[in-house]
Amino acid sequence: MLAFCMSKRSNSWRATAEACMELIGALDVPLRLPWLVSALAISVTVCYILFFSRAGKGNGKGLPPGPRGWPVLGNLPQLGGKTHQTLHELTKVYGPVLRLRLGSSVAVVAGTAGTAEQFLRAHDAQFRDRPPNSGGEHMAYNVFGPYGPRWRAMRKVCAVNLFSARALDGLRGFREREAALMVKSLAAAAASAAEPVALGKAANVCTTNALSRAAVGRRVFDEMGGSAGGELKEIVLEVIDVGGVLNVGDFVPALRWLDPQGVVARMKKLHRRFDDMMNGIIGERLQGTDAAGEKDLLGLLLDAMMKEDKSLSGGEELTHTDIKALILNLFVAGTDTTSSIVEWAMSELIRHPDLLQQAQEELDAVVGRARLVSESDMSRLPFLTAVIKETFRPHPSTPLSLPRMASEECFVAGYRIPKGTELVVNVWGIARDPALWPDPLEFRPARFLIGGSNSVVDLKGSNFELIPFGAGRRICAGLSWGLRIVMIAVATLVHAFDWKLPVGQTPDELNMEEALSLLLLRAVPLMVHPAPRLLPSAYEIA
Ligand code: HEM
Repeated sequence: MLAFCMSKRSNSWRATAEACMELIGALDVPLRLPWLVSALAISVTVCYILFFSRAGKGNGKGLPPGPRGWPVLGNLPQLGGKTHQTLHELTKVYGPVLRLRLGSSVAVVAGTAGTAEQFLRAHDAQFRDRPPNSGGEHMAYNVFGPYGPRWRAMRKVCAVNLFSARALDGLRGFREREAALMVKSLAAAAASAAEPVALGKAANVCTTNALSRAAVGRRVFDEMGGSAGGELKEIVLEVIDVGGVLNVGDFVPALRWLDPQGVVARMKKLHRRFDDMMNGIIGERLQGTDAAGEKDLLGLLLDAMMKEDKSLSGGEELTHTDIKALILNLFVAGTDTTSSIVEWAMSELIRHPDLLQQAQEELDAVVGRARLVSESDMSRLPFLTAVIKETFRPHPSTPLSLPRMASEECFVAGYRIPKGTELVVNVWGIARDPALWPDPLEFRPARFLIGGSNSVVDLKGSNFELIPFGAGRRICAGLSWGLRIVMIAVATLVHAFDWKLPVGQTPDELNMEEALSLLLLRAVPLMVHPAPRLLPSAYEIA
């Protein structure tokens, strides 16, 4: 998911390499003439030599060191499906700033908290752009790519209307309602079925619906994950899916015109469908025939646009296209990122029954057993807050953050970083540095409690040892929404149910492998049996 609007592509380089290899294989050139074989061999050798003179340890040009790569593809084939893990290992070999060639692009990887801070704080102004990519261009209206007035207007619109403390409080009902509906469907499943439920799916229904109601006043799914939003659901799911596909043409420009995977065609088609659908929704809203409430983002922005009120958008004029662009980008960036964290948090708690019990005891003491937890309880749940922080540490939704690009040449950590170089920050690797995190592989929420080893660390981009939302001027625009929806979803699940694994599985053997994916998803979905633990009246949800 996520991806194109903000170019998540760097996270799945292996897919690019594999696609290139397949393409090369598919060409099936009949090499019958010996001279042709010789010519090919000589060309490859020359390319290889030329390439080696530009990469590797001793580049002699003040550039960071890095592993040697292949002609044309560069280091793409070496990165593996779990790129963050490979880069973590490479950082141990080449040091905290590492240089890679990815097809025709050059990237540097910041592998430690210190270097991340240098790039994202000291040199934030030079790394305020994101590299161009086909998703942004053909599908996501290119608003969260280049730094400039349009980007500023979009950030301002989000910050004021959706993510300010006041707006978040105003939209609290949507989040709590979706959490309650998740409880309702899980309680129904617990009463009726011997089958375990897929908890990540339930969490995704909750986070997607909450965002969708806040953005366009409609739900995407019904409680059981079926379609409530008809075309909206179809399009949102397709948008998320296409966002996860890596386009070879982004790395190997010579292949761009071929569109070998058909991704660009899919993006263009989907863009038209989304655009048409949004035009329909906007039309209904303007004619007053839409049943949705006034308080959603769409209503606010249309109102501002009609009144030519530029205060919501930092003085920039708002257009229909801006509104559609913003909504599409929010869906892409704010759904799977949040539900994946909920699934990892619940996996860790189920794997550590003592921690689950501690969190439940805290919730019982603050909330009791007669009602569901609400957002107003959160400030009195320090242990649960620590569980959430500790989940973001080993399981950040975007393990390599989102790429940035140097807008001018600069010098970082003593290395020359040429203009146009892409920046990748290994958030996942940094949060496992034993110098910063005692026993980094242990899931230990207490490290964030008063007196714990990392008690002062928060998630908001000022402590570079933990930056799951990035840092600097391009820090995640939806951070505050993301934290609130994750907190209410996890608190509700922990409070409302006891959790059992399917017969034959034990907590200490729970599979915690990561999938080969753009986002840090579980390789195996978490399947569990919920057992209600509150008074029956707490589950009476209309
Ligand atoms: C757990 C949840 C989330 C995580 C871990 C996450 C992570 C990130 C990261 C790492 C970045 C790049 C930051 C950088 O370059 O320094 C980002 C950007 C962004 N995120 Fe999130 N995100 C989450 C949820 C959300 C939500 C809920 C929304 C909106 C509803 C959202 C909207 C965005 C947008 C629009 C950007 C692009 C910002 C820009 O380029 O200026 N994110 N996110």
